[in-house]
Amino acid sequence: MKEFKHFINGEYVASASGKTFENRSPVDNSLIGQVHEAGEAEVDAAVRAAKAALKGPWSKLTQNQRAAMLNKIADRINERFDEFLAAECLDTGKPRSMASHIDIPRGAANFKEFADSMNHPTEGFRMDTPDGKGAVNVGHRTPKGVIAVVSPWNLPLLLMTFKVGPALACGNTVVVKPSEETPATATLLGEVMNECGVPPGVFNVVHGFGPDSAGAFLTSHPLVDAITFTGETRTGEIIMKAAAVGLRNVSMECGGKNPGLVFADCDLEKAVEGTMRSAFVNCGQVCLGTERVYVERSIFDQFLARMKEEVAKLKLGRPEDPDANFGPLVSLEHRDKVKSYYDLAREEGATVEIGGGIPDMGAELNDGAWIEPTIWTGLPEDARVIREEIFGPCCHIRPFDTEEEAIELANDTSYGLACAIWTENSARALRVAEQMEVGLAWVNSWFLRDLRTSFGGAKQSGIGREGGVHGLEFYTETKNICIKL
Ligand SMILES: NC(=O)C1=CN([C@@H]2O[C@H](COP(=O)(O)OP(=O)(O)OC[C@H]3O[C@@H](n4cnc5c(N)ncnc54)[C@H](O)[C@@H]3O)[C@@H](O)[C@H]2O)C=CC1
Ligand SMILES: O=C(O)/C=C/C=C(\O)C(=O)O
Repeated sequence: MKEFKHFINGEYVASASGKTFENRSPVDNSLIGQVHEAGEAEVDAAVRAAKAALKGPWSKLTQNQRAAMLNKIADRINERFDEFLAAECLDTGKPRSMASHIDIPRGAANFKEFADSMNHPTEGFRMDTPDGKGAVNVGHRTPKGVIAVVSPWNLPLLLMTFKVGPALACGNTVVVKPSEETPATATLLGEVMNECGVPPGVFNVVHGFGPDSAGAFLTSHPLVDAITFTGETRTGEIIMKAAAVGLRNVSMECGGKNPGLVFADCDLEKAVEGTMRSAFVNCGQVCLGTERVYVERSIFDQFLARMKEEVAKLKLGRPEDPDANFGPLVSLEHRDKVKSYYDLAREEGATVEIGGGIPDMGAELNDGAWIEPTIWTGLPEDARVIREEIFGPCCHIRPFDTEEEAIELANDTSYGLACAIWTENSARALRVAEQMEVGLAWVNSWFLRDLRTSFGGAKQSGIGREGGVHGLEFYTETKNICIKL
């Protein structure tokens, strides 16, 4: 039986209250271990350790020394690849084949890439003054301070390190609150930090839930200087309210109801392959995933038929099954939520093209959070299934007649995270991409990520951009020093 403790000031500590909660496998609902739930005392200890570390040996490191340390962390994750992989797959149930290509390598890359790209550029402006002697302005960047990292369960290591990597590269210290569903890889990362000589207090982890628990205690702690969050939009709103006290900065990467636009001039097989991944990889639990697909009428039937063929080939199975490419949802609670949308789709008048239920996985797995990959057609655009983020392996496919109609349908949502456009006409691709109300537009691809690019959403999908130098704005404070000559 595993025991997941907090990682505070370089040490693993239990909760003083003795309070723990269960961590269960979504594959078969077996007990993985007990997780310590942080109270205000543990969160306070973690934040104070992070605050103190800002003035310790960490602050004396040069940019190059810090970058070297981050590179070492990346190398160490890769050396301990199998342990991270096992931990991530145990918590999430996702196929090893997926986590070994996406989650763990990206977890390491998030340290390596940002180690080198977050060099603080100094801006300079010379100005005239009435006495003719002039002045020089120097924009000087300093770390923002203690960063609270509140992260979700769908890509636990990847999404947490996408924040921790640049935060540390800029010289901040962090307190991470991983999702209660997936405590393992954040806990393991504490060991790596110690092995790499990261000073105590620079990286801290507190476990627990959101409201009245670790998440709320952390985001309302007065010594936290900024909060970076990935998760549901409603949770983002609550965290923003907490951040308003003391005027702390927030970076929010929230939900999506992302469209795919498939034009008749696309390469059909590429469009099918990409849409399949965007709707079904990670059991549909990707904020960038496509839940609404709009297809030009002349290829609608052909596209739908090919999608159904591919869905029928998905192989459900345990993470370690080399043939499996489709795992369970993260929890029974989330399965209930997704299943409720499957039922709602029928009530709202959908045609269930494939899937729509809970599969029979056999006696060993039937207690797990399994759900069928599902395609619907025939829903009106005001159906809740079309408007609300489901975060499961499902999509609705609908025909369109003109480019203008496709753009209008795609943009008719309160979210604005991502879209995927499938066309071989590059003028059309750019024209459509420019009109999409999103932070990320992919053309003939999906989830193709260059960490130097901006990442974030428009409308209710988020606030701010991270990635590349964009993170500098969030993770540093700029001070203008004006020197009169
Ligand atoms: N990447 C994304 O956009 C994600 C979206 N979701 C969406 O959110 C839905 C619910 O999933 P949850 O894990 O419950 O997402 P959530 O937004 O509730 O949780 C994300 C993180 O925020 C924390 N949290 C929750 N309430 C908090 C509060 N009041 N103060 C501080 N921290 C708080 C959680 O403990 C977790 O670490 C999913 O069904 C899905 O639709 C979930 C995970 C990732
Ligand atoms: O590549 C990234 O940095 C992030 C990818 C996915 C998400 O943000 C998500 O699913 O939440």
